[in-house]
Amino acid sequence: MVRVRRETVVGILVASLPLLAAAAIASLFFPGSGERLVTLYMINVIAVLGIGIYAGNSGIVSFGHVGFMAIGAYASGLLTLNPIIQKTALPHLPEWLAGMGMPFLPALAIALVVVALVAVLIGIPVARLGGSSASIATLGFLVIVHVVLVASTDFTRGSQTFFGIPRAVNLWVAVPFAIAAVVVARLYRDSSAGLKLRASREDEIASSAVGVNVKLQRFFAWVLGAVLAGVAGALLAHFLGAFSPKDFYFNLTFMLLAMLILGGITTVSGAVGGAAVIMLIVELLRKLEGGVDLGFLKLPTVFGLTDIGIGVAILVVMYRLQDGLFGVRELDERFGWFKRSTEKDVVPVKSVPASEAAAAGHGSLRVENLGKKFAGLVALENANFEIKPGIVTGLIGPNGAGKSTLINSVSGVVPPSTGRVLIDGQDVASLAVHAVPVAGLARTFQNIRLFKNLTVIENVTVAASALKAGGEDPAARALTVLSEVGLAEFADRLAGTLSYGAQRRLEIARALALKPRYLLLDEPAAGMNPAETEELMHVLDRIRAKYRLGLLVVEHDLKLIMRLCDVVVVLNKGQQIAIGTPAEIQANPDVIEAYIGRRRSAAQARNAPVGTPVLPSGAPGLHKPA
Ligand SMILES: Nc1ncnc2c1ncn2[C@@H]1O[C@H](COP(=O)(O)OP(=O)(O)OP(=O)(O)O)[C@@H](O)[C@H]1O
Repeated sequence: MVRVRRETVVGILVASLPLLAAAAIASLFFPGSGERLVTLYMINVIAVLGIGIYAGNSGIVSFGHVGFMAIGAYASGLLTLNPIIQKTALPHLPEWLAGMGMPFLPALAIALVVVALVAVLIGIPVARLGGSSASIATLGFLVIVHVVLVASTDFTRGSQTFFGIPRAVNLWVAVPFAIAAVVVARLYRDSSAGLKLRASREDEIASSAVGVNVKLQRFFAWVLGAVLAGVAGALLAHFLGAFSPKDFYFNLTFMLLAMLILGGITTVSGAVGGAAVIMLIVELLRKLEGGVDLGFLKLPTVFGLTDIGIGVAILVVMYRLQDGLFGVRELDERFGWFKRSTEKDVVPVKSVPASEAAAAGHGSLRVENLGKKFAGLVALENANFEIKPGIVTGLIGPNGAGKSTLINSVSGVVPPSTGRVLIDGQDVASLAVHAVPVAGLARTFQNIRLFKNLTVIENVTVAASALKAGGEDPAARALTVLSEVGLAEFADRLAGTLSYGAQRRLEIARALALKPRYLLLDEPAAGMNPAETEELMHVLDRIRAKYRLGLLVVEHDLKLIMRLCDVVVVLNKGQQIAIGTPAEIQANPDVIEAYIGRRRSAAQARNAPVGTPVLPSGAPGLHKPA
C-alpha cells in the first residue's frame, strides 16, 4: 500500500488552492474573457507539470513534451470529430477511423493510450541519455512529430487548420484535471521513484552508488510526464475546437519552458506560480504589442513584444534567483508548514540482532587479481586481498598509486579490466553499478558527492529505499541512521548547507542506510580539521562495533589508519606491494621506500624495532598537493 505523507497532502492543498481561487474569481467577476484565460491557465499548468515531472526531477530540459500534447490533441480530435464535419474536413480518412464521433472522455482515454505507447517507444532510447544529449533527442522528437503531422494530410489536414472538434472543455472541466495533475505531480515528486530521480539529477554517479537505476527512473518519469502533456493537448483541442501543427511547436514549447524555468523547474508550486506569472506578462504585453494611445502618450506597434517580454522576465528572474521564483523546495517545505517531529520519529538505535551479527561474521569480500588499464596506462594490477566482517582494512599508497581506481573497480563505478570481486562468493564485477550496493557493498567518495539540493534526510532516504526491507519505512530508518552519526537534528536542512565534516558524516550515513555488509570509505578524513577527524574516528569506531561491517578505508592520514585498522594493504604505482598489520606495514622497507623513495630509509627501518612508527604522517607523498 502506498503511504501518503502529511507533507504531501499539505503540498497538494497549497498548490491547488490558487487554482481554485483563480477559477472562482474568474467565473464570479470576469465571466467570458476571464474564464477563457483561466481555462487556458489550467491547461498550461497541466502541460508545465507534465514537462516538470521529467525535466524538473531529472534535471534534463525536455523540448519534446509539446509533441505529446500534439499527439493527444490530434488523437482525441480525430476520435470525437462529428461524422458530417469529418466528411468535409477529412474526406480521405481511412475507413477504420472514419465517423467515430466518440464522446470526449472515452476519446481522451484512447488518446492517452496512444500517447503512452509513443512515449514508451521514444523513452527507451531517450532514457539512456543524460544532460544535453537527452535534451537534443527530445528536440528531435518534437521536430519529427511536427513533420509527421504536416505530412499526414489524410489524418490531420496537414499544415491547414484541423477544425470541427467538439468544444467539450470549459473552465469547470479544466479545473479538476488541473488539480488532478497537481496531485499526480506532487505524489510522484514525494514518492520513492521521484526522490530517486531527483537524487540522480543532483549526482548521477552517487545515486547509482546508492542503488538508483537512473535509466529506469528517467524512463518512468518520461512516460508519466508525456501522459500529462497528452491530457493538456487533448483539453486544449476541445477548448479551442480548431488548431494546426504550428500551434504545437516552438512557440508553445518556449512559453511552457519559460513558465517552468521562471517558477522553478523542480517544484509543483513553481509550475503553478510560473504559469500564472508568464500568462499575466503575456496578456499585458499582448495589449501593448499593437500600440497604445493614451492621448498624452502614444506607444508604437512592437512586433514580438510578448516573446521579448518573456525572455526579459526569465533573464531578470534568473539573474536574481537562479532556481526560479519558488526555488528548489516546495513552498510548504520552505516555510515549514509541515514540520517533522525529529525526536518522535527517531527509532531508538538497536544493536545488530544476534542472528544478523552472526551472519555478518561469515563470508568475505574477496578481491582477486583485480586490474584496470586506462588507454594503455596500467592504473592497477593484480590486487589480491580480502575484507572480512568486523575487520577494518586500510588501503594506503602515495598519490597515483591506484587506490581510487581499486575502490571504483570494486564498487562497479569503473569496470575492471581483469580479475574478480566476490561478495560472499557472488561475482559482482559484472553487475550494473546500481546493483552492487544491493548486493551488500556501499561506498563513499573521495570528493564528497552528496545530493546537495535534497534535505539531509532525503539524502539518506534515497539509499534506504533502494532495499526492499519488509514494511520498514525508509524515512524512519534514514532518521535512525542519521541519529547514529549525530545528524538527526539537521534532518530537514539542505545537505549542501552542512559543515564540511557533517557532510562527510552524512555520506557515511547514506552508505549505512543501504545496510551494507561491506563499506568502502574513500579518504573519509580528507580536508577535515583535527576536531572533525576525531569526531569521525568516534563514528567509525561506533559503526565497527555495532554493525560488524567489513570496512575498507582509503586514507592519506596514516595516524588514522594505524589507529583504526586491523590490516593494511599498500599500493604503489598500481602494484600491491604489501599487506599486514599496521606494525608490520610501518616497518616494511618496501613501503617506506615507496613513501620516502630512498634506500637509506629502508635500511634504517630494517634496524628499527618492530612497532616503531617509522612512517611519519607528514612524509612526502602522503598528502595531496593543495
Ligand atoms: N579515468 C581515468 N583515465 C585515465 N587515467 C586514470 C583515470 N583514473 C585514474 N587514472 C590514472 O590511474 C593512476 C592511478 O590513479 P588513482 O586516482 O587510482 O590513484 P590514487 O592512489 O587514488 O591517487 P590519489 O591518492 O592522488 O587519489 C594515475 O596515474 C591516474 O592518473
